[in-house]
Amino acid sequence: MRTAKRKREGKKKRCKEEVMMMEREKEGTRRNVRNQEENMKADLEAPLSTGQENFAVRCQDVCRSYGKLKALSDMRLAVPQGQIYGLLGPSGCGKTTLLKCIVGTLKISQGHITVLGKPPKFPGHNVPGNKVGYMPQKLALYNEFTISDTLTFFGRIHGLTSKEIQERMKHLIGFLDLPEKNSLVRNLSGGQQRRVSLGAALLQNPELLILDEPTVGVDPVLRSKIWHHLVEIVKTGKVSVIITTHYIEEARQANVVGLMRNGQLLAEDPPDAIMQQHHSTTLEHAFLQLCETSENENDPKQESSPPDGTLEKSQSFESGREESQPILRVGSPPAEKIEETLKFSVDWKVRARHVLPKWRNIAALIIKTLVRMRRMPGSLCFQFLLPVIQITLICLCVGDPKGIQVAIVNNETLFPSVSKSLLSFLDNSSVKQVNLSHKEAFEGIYNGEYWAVIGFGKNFTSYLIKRMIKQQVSREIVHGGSVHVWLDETNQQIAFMLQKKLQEAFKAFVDHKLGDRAYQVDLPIKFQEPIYGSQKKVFPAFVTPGAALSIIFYLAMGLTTLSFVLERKEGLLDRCWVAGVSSLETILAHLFSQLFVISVQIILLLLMILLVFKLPNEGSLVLIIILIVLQGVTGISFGLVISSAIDDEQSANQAALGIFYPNLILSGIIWPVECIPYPLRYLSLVLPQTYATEALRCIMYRGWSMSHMMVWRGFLVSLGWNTFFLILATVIFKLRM
Ligand SMILES: Nc1ncnc2c1ncn2[C@@H]1O[C@H](COP(=O)(O)OP(=O)(O)OP(=O)(O)O)[C@@H](O)[C@H]1O
Repeated sequence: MRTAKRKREGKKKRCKEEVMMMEREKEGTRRNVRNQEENMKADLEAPLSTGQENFAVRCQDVCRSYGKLKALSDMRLAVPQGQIYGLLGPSGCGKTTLLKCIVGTLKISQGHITVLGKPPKFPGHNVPGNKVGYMPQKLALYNEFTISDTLTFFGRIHGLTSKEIQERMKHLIGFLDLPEKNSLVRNLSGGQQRRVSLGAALLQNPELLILDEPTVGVDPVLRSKIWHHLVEIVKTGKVSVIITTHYIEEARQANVVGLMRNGQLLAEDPPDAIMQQHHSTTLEHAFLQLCETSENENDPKQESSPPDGTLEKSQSFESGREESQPILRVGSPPAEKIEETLKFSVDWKVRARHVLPKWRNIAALIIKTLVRMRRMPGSLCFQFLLPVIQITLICLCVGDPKGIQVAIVNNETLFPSVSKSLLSFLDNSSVKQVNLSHKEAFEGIYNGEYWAVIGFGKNFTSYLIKRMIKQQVSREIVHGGSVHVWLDETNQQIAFMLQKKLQEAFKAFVDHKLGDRAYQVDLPIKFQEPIYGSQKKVFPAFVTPGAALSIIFYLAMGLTTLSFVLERKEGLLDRCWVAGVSSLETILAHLFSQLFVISVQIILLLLMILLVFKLPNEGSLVLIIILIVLQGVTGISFGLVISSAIDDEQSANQAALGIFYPNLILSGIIWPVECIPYPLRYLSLVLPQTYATEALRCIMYRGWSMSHMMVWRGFLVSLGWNTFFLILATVIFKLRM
């Protein structure tokens, strides 16, 4: 009881002190803001307000949620210019989220942030850009790169010259005690990799360094060296540092520490002041006390029933104080006052320059992709060869069945017999004849050993001759003079082929036996020469155009999805964006490098289709290439949609697989669209590959040009899907930021 009373009294005392201090601070800050307002009146359009010049970063009432989870709530923070700000807090309290909001890779749902005087992403401000050096918590390094590649890549994005990059690289390798510059990142130890990551953040001597746990996995000697370096660089007064760490004690070297908990700032003060306030000898202890205090404040039991009424004042302070206002505060004036100072204007030229892609960044990203491709020859071969392997397999494996076992039941004893002669005209490569008794043949077909039983009656030859020469014959003669065929129709292609081969064999037999008089037994239906297409390779010719389009589409989609999902998961996209690369530049660079891959794929594909397998092409090769490229680009933009909506590669793979099979069937690639029942046919017709496949078939086999609706419709639909996917990806991406 006595301890509880003592605790309550201690708490009351602290609260009173805090109230007085807050009042003093508020008075001070009011004065500051009045001064700022006066200064601002002088030049409302000035890039920096007087008050803000003293702060590298200001966050006011910042809120950010992930769904229902509030990661930051009414967060206020002020990082003084030219100082080290240690951001401390338990795991999951929102430190990384806050840093991402500061560097502009996450949008805030409420509040204001200024970084080096302007909001993040302000046109022409270079935040994100070379004013900020960001070391994310994840490694965010390309494993296939060497140390030199890594620093050169970020150097190029920051616009450093080769000489500057080499000089900085030499310095950083020495300072961070890194191995030889040609060492591959994937072969480095965890600590070495973190140091490379730190090196990339320090590379361009940024004005603001944001380091998310840079000392994790780093040995104590190097840790103290890193802190020493940070202390040295801020001495110039031009560089400010925000650093998060789990090693609370090392943050004593910071000028100011901010203690975070549950998305709010509990305190923001110089480390010594915090320790003094809490009569602690360690920062860790002071932090624990702060957490306890904050827990008690949030605990309804503790707040209820003041025993003597003396707590009323402090309670009214608690309720009057904004929820996340630090218990101890320095510096930052109230939000509503600062809001007024955040008025910036920007020239339209600067705005346009900000939106337009920079070729320097695109070139750096393309070089990065090419270097990675060179370092992964297996993956490159896979990308180049997979389409050609698939199309080769289609051309080889799709077509007439071969070596089909057929049971022959020939009851004719006559020699020479017409039945034997007729069977000799049956295509031997497609049909393998096995002579059997009636019983064996039917047992075999029921057991699945044969695809058909072909039977000849005892008097087949005489009945057939009678049937041919007599004008009127009995039903028995027609029956006895016919070839009887029992088919296993479970495989439609084989059944079709057997029917066709038997008809061809009969025609060849009649031609052979009757010569010029063969026309007398012709069917009254005459199939003339086809207008388009040929009798040869009918099925491969049907499947190949759609297959080529879908292979290019899916590979482009898969590679794009995988690349973006992995890069985002590993923090590489964020890192590049903080370095100043825009999402448009990332997409354009990916498009250009992917176009290179698609071009090689198309060349190999067409060589195989047209020269090796000799599929007919009556139309323009240029149109064929443009249509396939368009489908590749549609695949890329669809990949962007998937990667903008999905965060992990497993779900992305599932999405891609889930779409693949329905699309293959519904797009009329392996089976005609005309077989699709009607409500579903409408869906089929709007899919990206249905009209494109039809257009490619029309170009290749009918020799049609863009003047035909069936051709230009394929191009138009591909372009339409492209635009739709790009807009959709941008919208999803913006919504999820
Ligand atoms: N992309 C996300 N989607 C949903 N929730 C998220 C996401 N990123 C972070 N969170 C949640 O937001 C909260 C704050 O996360 P954050 O990564 O900012 O914490 P942190 O203080 O940096 O933690 P640590 O020190 O462990 O890195 C956590 O509860 C986390 O689970």
